Amino acid sequence: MASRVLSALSGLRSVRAVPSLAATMSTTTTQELIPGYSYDTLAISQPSQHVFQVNINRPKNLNAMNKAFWREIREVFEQLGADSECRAVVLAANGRMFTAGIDLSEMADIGGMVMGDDDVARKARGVMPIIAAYQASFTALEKCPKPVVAAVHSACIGGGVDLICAADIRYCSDDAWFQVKEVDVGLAADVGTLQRLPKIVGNESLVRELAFSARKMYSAEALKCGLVSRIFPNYESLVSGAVEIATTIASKSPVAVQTSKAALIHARDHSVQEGLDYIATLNMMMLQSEDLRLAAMAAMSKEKPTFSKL
Ligand SMILES: CCC/C=C/C=C/C(=O)SCCNC(=O)CCNC(=O)[C@H](O)C(C)(C)COP(=O)(O)OP(=O)(O)OC[C@H]1O[C@@H](n2cnc3c(N)ncnc32)[C@H](O)[C@@H]1OP(=O)(O)O
Repeated sequence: MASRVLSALSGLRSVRAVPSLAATMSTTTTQELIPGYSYDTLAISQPSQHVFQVNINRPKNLNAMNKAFWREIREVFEQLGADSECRAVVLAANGRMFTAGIDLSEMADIGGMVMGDDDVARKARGVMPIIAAYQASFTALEKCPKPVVAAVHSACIGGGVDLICAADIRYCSDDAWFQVKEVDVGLAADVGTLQRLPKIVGNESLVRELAFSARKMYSAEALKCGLVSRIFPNYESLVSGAVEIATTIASKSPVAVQTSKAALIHARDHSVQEGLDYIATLNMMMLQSEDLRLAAMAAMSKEKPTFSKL
């Protein structure tokens, strides 16, 4: 059973995502899709130079996270991580909500993992890599060397919170709400919320309240607690604000930005001294890059630097 679910997660074919007008409703910006980025559940566009936009694209299902999505979100962030044309990523969603969380119509498959005659140890051994595969789907955002800006509108439920916790920057629209809903479907959230959210908001009491009760948290509270750093009045201003900061990031030295991301993630998980040692080791190499010279010269001459691809 375990191998069947794993192969279902990894074996689905991609087809090019073309958002239909009726399906995407008003919360869809014009997206010219990028050759080589063909996904079934995601629409990929390039809104500005070196900035790629990944939109969750199952609007009829409120962007519920089906098996293809879990596979593709990992693939796209691995692809973007390796694409030297990409320097920053905006993660948004088509349709009336950011995401309704895991696709409940596929929850039976998760229950099915523990059916059968094997004893508990053998079933558990089979389930472990499946959970790890789900976790890797969102850790891919963190492992992607390029900064990821999540732009959340309306509902961000269950797996949606896990997903955006792995982003670097989170913005939302005024109508956004967040719900750590896993307890309502009989689960302890196991794909990142319980590990990353406490470090994002720095408030264990609040995180436990949200995780144990599954209560909704609205945009104003999300801003106050630090889950998001900006609120925009509507979807259009949200996406354009996310693209704007991503464009600013993409104009900087990719060596400096990507080393900063690696250092910040490392610092979150290590002591100050370990973090200092880590950045010193990275900068032993990175300070030798031509970006340093180019950026310094541009600062002196007040000109815009052009950095080589990384
Ligand atoms: C190892 C696994 C790790 C991952 C764990 C993740 C866990 C989670 O994500 S827990 C959270 C699961 N999600 C939910 O419980 C949300 C369920 N949905 C709702 O509560 C409501 O649909 C919602 C409040 C989001 C919207 O309500 P509204 O009245 O505006 O719309 P609906 O008529 O209910 O829905 C419209 C169509 O979307 C389908 N849909 C909604 N949510 C899901 C979902 N999570 N999975 C699959 N499909 C979903 C809904 O059935 C409607 O479809 P249709 O009837 O065909 O129009």
